[in-house]
Amino acid sequence: MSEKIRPLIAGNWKMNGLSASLSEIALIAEGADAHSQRLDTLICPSATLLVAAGARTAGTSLAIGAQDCSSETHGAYTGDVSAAMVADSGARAVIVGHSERRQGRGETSADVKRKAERAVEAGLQAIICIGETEEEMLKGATQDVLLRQLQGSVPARSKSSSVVIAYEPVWAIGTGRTPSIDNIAGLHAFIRTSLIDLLGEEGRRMRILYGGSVKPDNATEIAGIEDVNGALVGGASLKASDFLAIVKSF
Ligand SMILES: O=C(CO)COP(=O)(O)O
Repeated sequence: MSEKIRPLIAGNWKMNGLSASLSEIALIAEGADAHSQRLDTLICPSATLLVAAGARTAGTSLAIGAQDCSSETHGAYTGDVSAAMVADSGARAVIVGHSERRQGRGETSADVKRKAERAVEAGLQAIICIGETEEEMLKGATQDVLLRQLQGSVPARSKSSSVVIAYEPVWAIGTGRTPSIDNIAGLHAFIRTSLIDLLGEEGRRMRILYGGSVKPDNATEIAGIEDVNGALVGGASLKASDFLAIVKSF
């Protein structure tokens, strides 16, 4: 029997939101406080909003995170943001290896592992995303893909306190389509077993989030699945009322 793992509900704002959206973050912080005994909440806005979002949520239980960081520590990498800079902004976490970066920006699992290592060195929680494309799913290659991504992207000796896995089927992101509850359950169980093989006891305690079209109307069912330890929410995290409805479901 697995022990109870404290859920994390994280919002990925992607390339959305200007300073006017900080009021939405303030609303999320206000609402999230009522659930802070039971779970952790995190919003990841654009890098330009990290400092202001941190200031707006100071003293609340809502943490702020970034959506990416460099695989290098510092230097001549124009336009990149290092993990130390993310931490210096007041953020506490960073998403790495999102499929929009693996697919859209050509990031490999080796890149993602280096980013996760930099993040943890900087004192951030690394949220490492994995997930199969529709083509891979239809070929029946989902487990192979997930195992390869886990083996390639998760740093050796990762700790459950500083690394979180987010399983996001690429075909479920922003599409309104989700795998069946049985499929999510089976794949999270597979990820759990794989993490235990890779990391031992830490793998047993590591949070595994589900992401991909999580909405207020499917969150309760998803939250009830064993080995689903929270959610990584895209579109529905932009509106405080939707995000908070998802938070309530866990
Ligand atoms: O990519 C996602 C979160 O990282 C999921 O996005 P949606 O919730 O919009 O499908």
